[in-house]
Amino acid sequence: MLELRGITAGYDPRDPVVRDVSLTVADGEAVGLLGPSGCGKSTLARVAALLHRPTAGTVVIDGEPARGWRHRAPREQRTAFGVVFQQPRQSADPRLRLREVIAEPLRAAGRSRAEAAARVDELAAAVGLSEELLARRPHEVSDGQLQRACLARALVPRPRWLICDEMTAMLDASTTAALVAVVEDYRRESGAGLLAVGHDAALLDRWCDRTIRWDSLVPDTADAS
Ligand SMILES: Nc1ncnc2c1ncn2[C@@H]1O[C@H](COP(=O)(O)OP(=O)(O)OP(=O)(O)O)[C@@H](O)[C@H]1O
Repeated sequence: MLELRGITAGYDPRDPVVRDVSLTVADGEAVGLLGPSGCGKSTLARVAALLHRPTAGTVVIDGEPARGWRHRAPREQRTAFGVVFQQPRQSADPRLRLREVIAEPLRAAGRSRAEAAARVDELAAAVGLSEELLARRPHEVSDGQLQRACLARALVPRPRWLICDEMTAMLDASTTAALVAVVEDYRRESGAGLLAVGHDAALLDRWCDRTIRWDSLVPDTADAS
């Protein structure tokens, strides 16, 4: 189970963007988090993936509280998460070929070139990237193709939890459907849980077991509206 308990987080400790928010994703569950632009969904998603340290509250992963954030998180907790962001161009090194973008986590973990190549081939096939596209750099592919590579990269460590932060916001309907299908295939095979953040209610309702409205997490906001 992935638990966010009483999370307060933001960029200015005197004025946090997320205040005392709690939510839970059960093993294998797909939870959608729906809210308007700027409410703090991405910030909460980054906290959930141990990428942003909250000012208060805890993330509990399978019963164990997070033991660090970002590079200070222990490897087994960090690699429990696969994260896909809205803007693939901000999360892919422009100097790398897509093959290397996908292989990054394996290289960082010191895996052999041969092992990395085999895993990249397997994931490239799953996300629908041809050999020819794998040889290109980010500026030579479309947003959808780059996002496919970023999704493949997120799946490399075989994460127990996927955090998809507006993964399909800038993609057309067919690429959206293809990427959602890849996530669902992976979840079926691995039993991974999912937190999908977005503002497309129809998509989240179709995709997820349940969808949480941001307002319901932040009672003060609901009272004020
Ligand atoms: N690095 C940062 N430094 C300072 N403020 C930030 C930073 N990142 C986000 N913010 C602010 O925090 C608030 C919440 O941002 P966040 O990205 O979490 O919202 P969101 O709900 O995901 O929005 P969107 O749907 O537009 O992506 C916004 O007011 C934003 O301007």
